[in-house]
Amino acid sequence: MRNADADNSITEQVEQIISMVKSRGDEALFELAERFDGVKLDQLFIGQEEIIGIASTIGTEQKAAIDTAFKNISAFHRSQFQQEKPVETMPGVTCWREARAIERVGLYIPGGSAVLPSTFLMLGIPARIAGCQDIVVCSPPQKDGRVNVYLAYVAVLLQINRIFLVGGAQAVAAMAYGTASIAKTDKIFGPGNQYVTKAKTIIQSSTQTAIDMPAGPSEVLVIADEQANIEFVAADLLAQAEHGPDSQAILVATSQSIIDQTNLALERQMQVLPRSKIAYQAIHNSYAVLTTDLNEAIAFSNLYAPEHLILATRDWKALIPAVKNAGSVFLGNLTPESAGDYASGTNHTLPTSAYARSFSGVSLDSFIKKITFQHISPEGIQHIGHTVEVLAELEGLQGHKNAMTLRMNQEDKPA
Ligand SMILES: NC(=O)c1ccc[n+]([C@@H]2O[C@H](COP(=O)([O-])OP(=O)(O)OC[C@H]3O[C@@H](n4cnc5c(N)ncnc54)[C@H](O)[C@@H]3O)[C@@H](O)[C@H]2O)c1
Ligand SMILES: N[C@H](CO)Cc1c[nH]c[nH+]1
Ligand SMILES: [Zn+2]
Repeated sequence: MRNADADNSITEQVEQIISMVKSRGDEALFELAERFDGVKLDQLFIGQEEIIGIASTIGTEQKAAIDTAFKNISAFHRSQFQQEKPVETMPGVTCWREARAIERVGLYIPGGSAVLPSTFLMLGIPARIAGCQDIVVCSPPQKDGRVNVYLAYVAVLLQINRIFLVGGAQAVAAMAYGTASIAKTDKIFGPGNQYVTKAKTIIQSSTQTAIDMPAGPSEVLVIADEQANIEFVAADLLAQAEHGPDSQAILVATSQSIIDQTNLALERQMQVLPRSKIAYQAIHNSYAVLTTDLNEAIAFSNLYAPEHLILATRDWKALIPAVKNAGSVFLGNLTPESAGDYASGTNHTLPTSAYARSFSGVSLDSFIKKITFQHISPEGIQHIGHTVEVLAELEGLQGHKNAMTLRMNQEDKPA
């Protein structure tokens, strides 16, 4: 149902970029910035002093909006901390898990068709809350070889004092393999175009660096019934369509009249949209689906597994339990998807191309791993010992059995 990842020539191109970065490091990054971003860079990053200087020019209203988003996203992600209690599975046998931050993470902030400081918030906030030690940030350079004022301001809020001016597949390769300037990372996060997404999937299978998920071109699926506000529905479809010509904006409606009215509203609203050319292409690559009822609509949505699902329906509450596959869900007429893109608190880095069937969006969990611990007391060894001996025996692994038997037979058992 998606046209995203079918292109072999992209795979070939991305493989070439990755191998250039792997073999020639920084030198390749300078060359690729010139080739793909049209910028001859003097240096590959901007440092703390310059970041602070650029950030200081931010307007009052923009600063207040970013501050509010920062506060809401921080509150929601902080709430995701979960302390698990130790469990005594048998008397004297105690097991528990502890969370540890992933030490070195790489954040990719898209900047091709639009610079996305909101993505910097969405990735940087959970990375900071988790306590990641080294945070590498890459974003395509502006034409003047610097970074956008809003990215600089977010860097100040996150106390990140270096932004690498590297975009596309080359940024992913640099964060996976490391170069003289860019440290190798353990996990790479962030959305991007098809080059970025392809590079992430390649490095995931060929290096020890993990990725958050394939987060490609934006998608929205709106389920609308007679209760839907048609102007809002059209606006929500266009909001995602304006990301890029490869975005998907799908309408699933319970009557033909909703589809016809939405098409008229789309034409009307598109006329005054500055990015109408991009939105037009995306809308024309998308489609509407007519269903007999809401059950059929939800069934279609679950199959499609959209990045964003909007329930513009009368009884949206009743539909919640039926939602099986979606990145993030927006409920009722007054909840636009843009709220989640920017400021309500949820993360906007979400699985696309049907990956919502098996992946979650970015959250605090994405930046931590959980380590299991266990302790067995003298009482515990008597309780669990024989079970382990028998299981080892039935698998024919005598060494495993011995490791338990020795302890069971020890006279003086330390705690
Ligand atoms: N799924 C999500 O959570 C999510 C969130 C935000 C944005 N997005 C999506 O991210 C995407 C951002 O894409 P973008 O293009 O604006 O920015 P981007 O930063 O992802 O890509 C720009 C880079 O692509 C590289 N590039 C451009 N043309 C190339 C070519 N021909 N060959 C090789 N490399 C090339 C360049 O290096 C450039 O720096 C959009 O599709 C948007 O919908 C998704
Ligand atoms: N809708 C995008 C995720 O698909 C996120 C975003 C950033 N800025 C605006 N929107
Ligand atoms: Zn968006």
